[in-house]
Amino acid sequence: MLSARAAATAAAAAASPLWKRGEGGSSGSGSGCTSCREVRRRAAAVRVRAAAPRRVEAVAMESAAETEKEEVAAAGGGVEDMATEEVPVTPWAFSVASGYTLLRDPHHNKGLAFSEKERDAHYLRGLLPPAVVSQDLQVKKIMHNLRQYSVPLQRYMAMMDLQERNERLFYKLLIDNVEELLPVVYTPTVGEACQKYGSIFRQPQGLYVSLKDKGKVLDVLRNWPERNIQVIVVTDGERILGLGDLGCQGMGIPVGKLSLYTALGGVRPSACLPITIDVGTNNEQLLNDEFYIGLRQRRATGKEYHELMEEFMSAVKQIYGEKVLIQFEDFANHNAFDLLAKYSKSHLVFNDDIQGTASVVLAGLLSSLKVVGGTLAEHTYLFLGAGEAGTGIAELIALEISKQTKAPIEECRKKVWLLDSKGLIVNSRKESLQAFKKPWAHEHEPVTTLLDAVQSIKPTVLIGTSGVGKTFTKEVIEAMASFNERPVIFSLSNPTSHSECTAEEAYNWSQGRAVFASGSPFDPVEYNGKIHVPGQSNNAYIFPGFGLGVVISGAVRVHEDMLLAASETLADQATQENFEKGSIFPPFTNIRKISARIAASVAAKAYELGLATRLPQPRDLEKYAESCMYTPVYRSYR
Ligand SMILES: O=C([O-])CC(=O)C(=O)O
Ligand SMILES: [Mg+2]
Repeated sequence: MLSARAAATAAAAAASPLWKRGEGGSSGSGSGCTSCREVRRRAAAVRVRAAAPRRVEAVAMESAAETEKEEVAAAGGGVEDMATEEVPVTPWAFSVASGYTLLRDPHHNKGLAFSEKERDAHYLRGLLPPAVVSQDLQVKKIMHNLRQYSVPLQRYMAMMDLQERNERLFYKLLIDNVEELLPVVYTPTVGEACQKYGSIFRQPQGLYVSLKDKGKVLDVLRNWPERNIQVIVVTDGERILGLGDLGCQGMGIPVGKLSLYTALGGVRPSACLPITIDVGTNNEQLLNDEFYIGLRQRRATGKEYHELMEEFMSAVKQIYGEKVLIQFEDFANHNAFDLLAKYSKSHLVFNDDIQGTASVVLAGLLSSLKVVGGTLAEHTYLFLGAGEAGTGIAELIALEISKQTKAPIEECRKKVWLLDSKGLIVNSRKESLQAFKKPWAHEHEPVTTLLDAVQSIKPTVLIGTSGVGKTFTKEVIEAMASFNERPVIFSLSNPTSHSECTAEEAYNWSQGRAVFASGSPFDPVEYNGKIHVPGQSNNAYIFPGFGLGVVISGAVRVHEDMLLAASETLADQATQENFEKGSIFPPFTNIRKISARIAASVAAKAYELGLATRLPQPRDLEKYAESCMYTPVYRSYR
């Protein structure tokens, strides 16, 4: 069989006016080269960049419709956007991925779903048992097998194995069973996977950039086999969920986030690049763990750290251009704010823990209002935890209040109170506060405990972003329920063991009156004969659609109004039926539709703000977003 994705691309090239005009960026070869003519003549081909050990790109001829769809998807993230840097290699060469190699290529392998004709055409006879099965039957079988595992980490490992064996089947499984599998490939199981990543490591799933690579980061990035990258998720592993410093083993997080970019947001897998920056770890246990996969040294800080980050950020721009979205994930507070502030001026950056979490929580609050009444400005907010999530959410609430009331942002911030490990953030502490906490220092006498703060501030909304489990005690929730008919309680810290309280505790201690949401998933709870389905206020609702919107509009910067647009759109997706069940979020089963809507509103805002570069603006952005979304059904290799 003809080899890879390039074949898809090559086939698309034949049809695309862009490519025909030779405007197709790295296609380089244009339509006139002998090889391309050969591709069209044989209606299938593979291209390989011969020099570097790039993966053989195979493509068999697909149906015209399929090819066209891929082409649109590519354009959405854009054929013409492909990196154009010159790679010092010999000219394009063509080869054929077939037989045994094809079965081991996760991007094209279909396992038993290869048809009789494909088996003949691609030298697969005898390499597979005779049965030919559908993709749906494969999904059914794997779900059956997965459910045999009682240990979540075993399910995680089985899913990772599948991703490395058969990518399309992995995504089909995830999309078709999203509610069941999200907790497996993502929070909370991914947290345990990171803790044990050294022991379970089999195949690199992303790129590692370590201090050893200083001065050579560009070369490291060039080793990645894909060129047309649209989204990078990068961590330095210092604050993985609420689990702390997991060093290089934080890689599970970018890998998991990007699986969701594809499954929930429809960004093509080949356009996603997980990266871990390894500057060491201060986690003694890992430093002494013989299976640890990272640099065995304490974390570099200051100049050494920032030089590596700077080299990395420049290299990304040099290779992938300025329209690649760089999502910062799970950096510690002390770097997260600085990196976001510094690079948001020069790069397309988004911090999921500050901005993504803020956007989903604001959506949750906007839909809570439909249950508890009042406007956003009429409520009082108290946070336990004043880090990335706490201050990020607080700021987005203040921005939305300011947008709705036209009051100055400083005034709106006064509706929001934060409590950190030293107590309530008040004016008398201002001198000693870190910069990102200062806007939240209001006039109040010092208060040290959460219970005292609740009793004194009398919030209508209590939000946990502390990273510390079990901190919403019975007394705290009872206090909230004593002066609120419907107390809004969000315990957002991840994974489950770090949640400020469980769903059951929130409902039991508030006599079933809490409007509850959590960062990690909780099962439905029965209280007094009524089933409450807790909503999951996790940034997974936002970043896949947000990223898709950025990609399809060719946005060059992230603007806070784009976050507000995402929140408002998500809030509109929760229905009366969801509210009656107790959830303020729609179920994840509808997430691809929701992501397309979020993408459309984010893209619309980018156009409005003059930040979008993909022109002309598509007339129907939601339809356009949907048409750009990757679907994992098998292609036919005829
Ligand atoms: O990964 C998640 O589930 C949410 C998140 O960003 C975090 O907790 O850091
Ligand atoms: Mg995170």
